Parts: sequence; C-alpha cells; structure tokens
Amino acid sequence: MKAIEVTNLTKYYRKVKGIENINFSVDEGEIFGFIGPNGAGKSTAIRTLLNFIYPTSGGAQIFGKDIVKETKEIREFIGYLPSEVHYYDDMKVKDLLEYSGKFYKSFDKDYYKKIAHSLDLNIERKIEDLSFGNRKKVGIVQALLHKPKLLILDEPTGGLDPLMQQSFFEILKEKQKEGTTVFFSSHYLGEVQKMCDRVAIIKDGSILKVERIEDLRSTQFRKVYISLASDYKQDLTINGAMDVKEDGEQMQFLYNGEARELVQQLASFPLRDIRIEEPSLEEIFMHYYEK
Ligand SMILES: Nc1ncnc2c1ncn2[C@@H]1O[C@H](COP(=O)(O)OP(=O)(O)OP(=O)(O)O)[C@@H](O)[C@H]1O
Repeated sequence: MKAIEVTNLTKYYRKVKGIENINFSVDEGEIFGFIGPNGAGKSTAIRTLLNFIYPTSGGAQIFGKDIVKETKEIREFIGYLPSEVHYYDDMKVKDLLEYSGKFYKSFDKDYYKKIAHSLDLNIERKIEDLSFGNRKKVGIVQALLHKPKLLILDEPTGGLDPLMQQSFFEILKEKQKEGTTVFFSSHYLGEVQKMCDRVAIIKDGSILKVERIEDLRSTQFRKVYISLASDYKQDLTINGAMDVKEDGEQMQFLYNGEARELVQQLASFPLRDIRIEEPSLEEIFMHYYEK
C-alpha cells in the first residue's frame, strides 16, 4: 500500500488555480520532497491532503483511506507541521504539548520530552517568551508527539538556525529508520537534496516531474564553461545548449545530450579553455522552472 496516492487532484479557489490534475504517490518509509517556487501550489496540495480545504475534483488516499471521507481515521496517524505556527501565548510549552497529546491514543509523555530535549526546547517556558525558532520547535514536537506513521511538513526549516536544522534532520532520519514516511515541502534545494529519496517538482499548480534525487543528479545535464580566442567574433551556437550566458570571451551553458556530440561541436571553435562540471541541483531545477 502507498503512504500517499494522489489522483488528478485539483483545487480552484473560485477562479484562481491552486493545483490542477496533480498525480504522484509516496511509498511507505520514504522521505519525499515537494519543491517549487512561491505560489506553485505546495500549501494548497498539503491543505487538501489534510482535508482543511476540499478538492474541486480528483482525490487522494493516505494509507488507503480517502482524504475526504475518512479524514478522522487519517488524523490519528498523521503528524502535521504548518509553515506558520500560532499558539495561545499565555500557555507554557509543556501544557500546550500535553493538551495536544491528549487527543491521541498513543501519546506518551516521556517520548515528547525526549524530542523537546533533543531540540534544546525548554518546556517550562511560556510560549509568549519564545523566539520564532523556538516556536517552530514547539510545532515540530507537536507534530511528532503521537508517533505518527506519516509526517507532513510544510516548509519545516524556516526560522531554524543551521545547527537546529541539523538536529531536526537527524530526527527525521531517525523516524525514517523506524518506518515513518515523511512528506515535506520546501523551496530550499539544499535540504531536499540532503534529505529526500524522491522529489516532485511543482510549478503553476502542475507537477513537472517526479524524480529520484540520485537520478536527478545523474541526468545528462552538464555545466560547460568555455573561453574563446579573443579574435573570434562570430556568433556561436551549440545544439543542445541551454541557459547560455556570455561574458566577453567567456561563455557558460547547460548541456543535455551526448558528450560526444558536444565535443564534436566544440572542436570547430577556437577554444582557449574548457571546463565541464556536474550542475548543482539548483541549476537543474531552474531549468525546469524556466520552461
Ligand atoms: N485562500 C486562497 N484564496 C485564493 N487563492 C489562493 C488561496 N490560497 C492560495 N491561493 C492561490 O493558489 C496558488 C497556489 O498557492 P499556494 O499557497 O498553494 O502555493 P505555495 O507553493 O504553497 O507557495 P508558498 O511557497 O508561497 O507558500 C497561488 O496562485 C495562490 O495565490
């Protein structure tokens, strides 16, 4: 059974498109990234999965259960971290977390204290005295305290300093070892690259691609830098070159195709220097976004 199975999921806010006909599935136990620029539809997809808003058409199942009809059952085994967390400021962290925990059968006080401790969160403090980053940590503990088998995280690391991000990622990896499935949205490519097994790239409400992180890195994309002899004044066109940038005698581009063909084309130009690198994921993604 899939942890998440999304079929032709569509959400319009009256006439405004949120997401349209999106399809993907997440395997049990995987860490799945959902990446796209602002306004791409990430939060819309997540809020639909959680049944905070209704699909306009299409649907989805979470561990075989329908997101609209069986939302109560689904809530028991999902942990959710919203992109922004709001709390009653007057409460102590401890009281808030214990109150939230009571809604779940599997709540265990020692367990939530352990997570809070690993994130260096003082549960005796009042929420109003916490920094943004510490409030985020409260949200993280809240999402984890009932040992959910699926974690849905909407831009989870915003506001966390790099060390905290590190401990947060360690917790996620630990959870994955225990069999938890993690679905998280982000527009930070670095963290997706570090954490995820697979990633769906979303833009303008549609999924552009679902790929294994490894495969994304090993696509035939190459980043090519060349410098030409200074007396070379003709225009230079290379078949298969994308995102071409020229600066005097220097030129750089992304190349997607056969290495042999690239070398054959380049052989006819007066090259002074050449460097071929693997592009960063960022560059590969930018290419998808620009399409
Ligand atoms: N409540 C709403 N009413 C009307 N339009 C909305 C609403 N929520 C989102 N939208 C629109 O739906 C589209 C997708 O937005 P969404 O918030 O899902 O994107 P996102 O990828 O989560 O972006 P971000 O990274 O900025 O949170 C955008 O065009 C947005 O303006």
